[in-house]
Order: sequence, then structure tokens, then C-alpha cells
Amino acid sequence: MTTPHPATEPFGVRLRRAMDTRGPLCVGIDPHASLLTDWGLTDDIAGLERFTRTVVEALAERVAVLKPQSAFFERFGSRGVAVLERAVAEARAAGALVLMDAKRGDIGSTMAAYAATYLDPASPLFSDAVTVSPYLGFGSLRPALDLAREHGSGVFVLALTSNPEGAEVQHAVRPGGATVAATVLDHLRAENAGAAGEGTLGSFGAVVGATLGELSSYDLSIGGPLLAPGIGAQGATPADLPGVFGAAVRDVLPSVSRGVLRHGPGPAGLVSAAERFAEEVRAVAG
Ligand SMILES: O=c1ccn([C@@H]2O[C@H](COP(=O)(O)O)[C@@H](O)[C@H]2O)c(=O)[nH]1
Repeated sequence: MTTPHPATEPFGVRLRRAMDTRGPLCVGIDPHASLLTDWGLTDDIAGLERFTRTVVEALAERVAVLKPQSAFFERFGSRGVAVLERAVAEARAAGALVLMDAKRGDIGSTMAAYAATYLDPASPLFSDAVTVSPYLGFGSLRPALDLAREHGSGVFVLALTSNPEGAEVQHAVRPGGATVAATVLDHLRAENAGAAGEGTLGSFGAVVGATLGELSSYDLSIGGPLLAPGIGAQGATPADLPGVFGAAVRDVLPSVSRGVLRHGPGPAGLVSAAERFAEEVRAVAG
């Protein structure tokens, strides 16, 4: 097994380079039971292993970012997590950045353990970046933000999620008039301050759904990347990105899972679907 290695450059710098050289796309590894079936695989650890290996072998040398969805591995217990560990190591060794979609969030002291799981280079799940939830208060994420800074990793914080239910929390208005989501974006802007020069990305990103329609009431210029899930199975398309993100579109990392994965099990189908999405994004985001 490849030994996890820490980064020598900040995540944001590595991400911008990967998007420029490999294309602006993140592909999700989401082994849904229905996809395993569609691929002719069994819904068990052998099916999970084959599915995951196929995606990593097809795409890790080509796309900028692979985003394993931890839940689909955890449902198989420790053997599923072992598959996830191998996928992370192999994808990183092939040159992809790995964004672990774990959406962790807890009080600060427990958050420190989550941070160590994904952001400490000694951990078998060490990844280039991780998704976290700020709904125990942005300050509760401090251990993850600090560990990421120390090791050149990235953190993506849920701000405006792609699901319609998110609005009841994220659009809620705080005393003083700012929405919860705007407050999260403000915190991220502060975390990235000083990191970003012209054209550079900071390492602290926001998750902002591509499904949300225009967001001009939000200041999306956070100095870091905007992970945009929702393209493909959730109904958004690359053509929607300029309308949703406006001038911030250049900092958007669109993410597609089922929209690519449904083109398996052959590697050629996965590769051409990913290339098509990346091309469509390039055409609208430059
Ligand atoms: O706001 C969010 C945050 C995360 N996700 C995750 O992205 C993928 C989407 O999968 P698709 O098959 O492309 O719909 C999945 O892992 C979600 O948990 C999101 O959809 N929205």
C-alpha cells in the first residue's frame, strides 16, 4: 500500500493547478446499491471493491479531483472502510486530489478526532481535503482548519447545499440581518485572507449547490474554491454554472457522481463521460 504523504504546497495551489491541467471537474465515487446492480455487481464487499477499483483505475490519472462519498463505504463496516483507504491511497498515487466527502461536524474536541482522521498524514484515511458541516458553529471547525493549514490540506464547509431542504437552516436570518449561509461564507473569506494572490485559490472552500439558481444576494468571492455538487442526477448542468455563480464561476469545482458513474462499468464510458462534463464546464467557465 502507498504510504500517505503530506503536501508540500497548499491545497488551493494544488487544486488550481489540477483544474488547469486536468480540467475543472470533480468526480464522485458513490457506490449506490443500484449502481452496483446496474454494473452487474453484487451489493457486497466484492462488488464495492470492484466498482471502486474500476473508477479509480479509469479516472485517477485524468480528473482533477476524486470525491469518495464515505457513507457508501461505511455501510459495509470495517471492510468497506478498508476499501476506502486503498482507494484514497491509489487515487493520490495516480495524481488525483482526493476530497473525502464525510461532512463531519461536532464539538471542537471531537472535531479534533475527525480532523486527525482525514487531515493527519499519519492516518490511513489521510486525504487532500475533507467536507465538514458548520452547524455546530463555525468555530467548532477550528481543529480541522488548523490541521489543514499545518499540512497543506483543504477543507470544504457546507454553505448552501444542493438539496431543497437546506434552505430552512442556511437561509435563516441571524440577529443583525445576515443569513447563516452568508456568515459561513464570511468566515471562509477570513480564513483565506492573505493566502490568495492574483488567480490563486485559498485552501478553505465552500459547498454551494449548482442546483440553486442565481445567488446574487450572496458574496461568493471567498478567495477559495466553491465545490458545486448537483450536476447530473440532481438536475443541474454545466450550462447553469455562470447563472448560479456569476463572476465567481472561475473558482467553481463542479462535482458529478451518478452522472458519470452511470456510464460504467466499462472504463471507456466513465472516461468519456468525465471528459464531456469537463469540456462543457470549460466552455462556460473558461
Ligand atoms: O450540497 C451537497 C453536498 C454534497 N453532496 C454530495 O455530492 C454527491 C452528489 O451525487 P450525484 O450523484 O452527482 O447527485 C453525493 O455524494 C452527495 O452526498 C450533494 O449532493 N450536495
